[in-house]
Amino acid sequence: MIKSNLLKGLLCDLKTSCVKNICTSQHARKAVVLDGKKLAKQLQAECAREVASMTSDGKTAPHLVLVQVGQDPASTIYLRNKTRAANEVGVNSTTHRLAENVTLTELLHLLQSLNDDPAVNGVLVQLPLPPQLEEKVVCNAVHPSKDVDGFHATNIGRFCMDVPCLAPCTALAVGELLRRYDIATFGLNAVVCGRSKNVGLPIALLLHGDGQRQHGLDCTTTICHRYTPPAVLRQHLSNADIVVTAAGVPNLIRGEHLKPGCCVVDVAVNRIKNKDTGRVKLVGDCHFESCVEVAGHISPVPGGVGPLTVAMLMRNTILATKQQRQLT
Ligand SMILES: Nc1nc2c(c(=O)[nH]1)N[C@@H](CN(C=O)c1ccc(C(=O)N[C@@H](CCC(=O)O)C(=O)O)cc1)CN2
Ligand SMILES: [Mg+2]
Repeated sequence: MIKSNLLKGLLCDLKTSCVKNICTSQHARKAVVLDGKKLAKQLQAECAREVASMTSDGKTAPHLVLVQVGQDPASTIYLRNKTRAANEVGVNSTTHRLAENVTLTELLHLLQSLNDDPAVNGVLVQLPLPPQLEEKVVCNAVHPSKDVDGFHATNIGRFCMDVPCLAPCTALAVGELLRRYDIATFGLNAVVCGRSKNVGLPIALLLHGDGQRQHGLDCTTTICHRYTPPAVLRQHLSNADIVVTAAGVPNLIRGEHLKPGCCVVDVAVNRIKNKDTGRVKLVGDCHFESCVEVAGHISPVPGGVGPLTVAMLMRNTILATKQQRQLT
């Protein structure tokens, strides 16, 4: 009797320690951090080689035109980064700076002249725009063949139909991150948080798209947005193998919401100002410290998707140039 109780006790201890070990090993293994900065450097180097081979026979380098309206400080930084990236890969770039109060007619006139100029291969208007300029009208005024942002309705429509096009850079960046880190997507559950026309929607289209026809990732994809009740969002998250978030809501997603081992791609860039020091900190939508304990892979903010979007812009500029040269 004593012996059997002892044995039971030992067995029980053994069971507990086994269970503990399993849990400990699961919790101890932190997610692999997806290094967008490093990947962007690789992609930039690939673009540089591509431009070098395009120009080796005396052809001119691609020419990208950037348009800034007003003086939003973040836009100024992003445009500077785009100009630097263009220099690095050998793409020529020109920036047009327009006054904050420019009229729609004036901006459309500039875009028309850039569309008509055969020496210009890519055009983008930095967003956000001041209120007198409707984003949709401006984005649709760039000719689809020069629309390196992939924001024109024709390009979005083609992307939606799994037809070759200039696709939105953020969606391309997410796809590249998943592909280069060899993250499985086929037939898996994906959740996208945020439904903006330029970011959330194209990412959902990419995840949902047909991999046999284009670069679709063949996921079962759910889009959650501001009117998704929190309990419903959590239900979807708990079942998601891939989570991509672009909601602009710090701490929207915490580790306890995630399916263990899932892949989290945080696209949001939220600026949080410390009240005491006045310092600004960049964070995504995920509470990184808790998510990194549960996920299998996670992209950081900063240093995740952001730098990759700029590299994808260079790739789109090269693609647009090649397509234009085949046509002419
Ligand atoms: N015409 C466009 N306007 C805007 C786009 C766009 O793709 N086309 N996207 C954003 C801004 N953006 C590019 O323009 C952009 C945002 C963030 C980053 C980035 O590298 N972020 C860093 C953090 C740097 C910082 O914000 O200080 C990171 O995440 O590591 C690149 C490009 C809106 N407008
Ligand atoms: Mg883990």
